[in-house]
Amino acid sequence: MTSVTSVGADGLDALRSHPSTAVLGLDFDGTLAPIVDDPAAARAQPGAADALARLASRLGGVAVITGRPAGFVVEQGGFGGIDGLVVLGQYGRERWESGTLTVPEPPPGVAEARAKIPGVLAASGAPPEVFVEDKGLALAVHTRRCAEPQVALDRLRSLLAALAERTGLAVEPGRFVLELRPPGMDKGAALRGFLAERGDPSAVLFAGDDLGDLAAFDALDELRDAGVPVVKVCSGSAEVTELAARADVVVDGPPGVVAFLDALLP
Ligand SMILES: O=P(O)(O)OC[C@H]1O[C@H](O[C@H]2O[C@H](CO)[C@@H](O)[C@H](O)[C@H]2O)[C@H](O)[C@@H](O)[C@@H]1O
Repeated sequence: MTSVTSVGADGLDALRSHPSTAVLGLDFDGTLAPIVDDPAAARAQPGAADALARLASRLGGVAVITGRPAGFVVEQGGFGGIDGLVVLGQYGRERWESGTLTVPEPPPGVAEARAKIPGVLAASGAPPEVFVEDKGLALAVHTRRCAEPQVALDRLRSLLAALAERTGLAVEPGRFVLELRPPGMDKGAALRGFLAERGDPSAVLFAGDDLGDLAAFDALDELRDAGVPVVKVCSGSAEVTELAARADVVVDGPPGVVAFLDALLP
C-alpha cells in the first residue's frame, strides 16, 4: 500500500464515502500519459481511459486539466467516448465535453512570438534538437532531445522570458520545456472554475507531475484550509521533485496513477 498523509487519508475516506459529489482532476503528460521524446507521439497509459470512464460514471465530476490542446488529449488519450468527462486544455482556455470542443482565438502576441522564436533560438546558439511545438494558443520550446537538455533550457530561459514580456505572454516552465502562453489562466483557476460548476464537493482529488500542476495543488491547499477534504497525488519522476514534496500520495508515474485510479473506488 502506498503511504498517504493523514489528511490525505481523510480526503480519500471522504471521497469513498460520498463519491457522487466528489471531484477528480488529472493532468495528462507525465500523469495519464508516459513522457516520450516526441510530444506528438504521446498516448495515454494503457488502462487510463477505462479507469476514467469508470470514475466518470460514479463521481460528481472528472476533468483532465492539461497544458495541451483539449482536442489533442481527447484524441491521443482515447477519451472521446467517455460520458461525463470534461477536458480543459491549454490551462483551462479550451474545453471539450460531450464531443463539443471550444477553442478561443489566440491573442496577437502569439503570432508575434511564433515569428520571432526562430531568431531567438538562433541568437542563443540553440542546438538543432531544440524544437517548437505550436499549440495554436501557445508555443512550447522543447529541449528534451538535446544531449544536455537542462543546459539548453537554461540558455533559452532569459531570452524567451524577454520575448514573452515583449509579446504580452507568460512563460510556463515544464519538463525540458518553456512555453509561451497567454497569461491570466492556470490549472488552479481551471480547477476552481470546474468545481464552481459542480456545487459543494464532498472531496477533491488532483493528480499531476509537473510545475504547471502546482497551481492546482495551491487550489487544493486553499480548499483544505476551508475544511474541504482533498487529496494531492504526485505522479513521481526523477525530473521534477517539487510536487512530491507537497503531495499526500506519490505514485510511480503513469502506471502508478492508473493503478491508483483503479483502486480508488471499491
Ligand atoms: O499539462 P500537461 O498535460 O502535463 O502538459 C504539459 C506539457 O506537456 C508536454 O510536454 C511534456 O510531455 C512531452 C511528451 O511526453 C515531452 O516530450 C516533454 O518533454 C514534456 O515537457 C507538451 O508537449 C507541452 O506542450 C505541455 O505544455
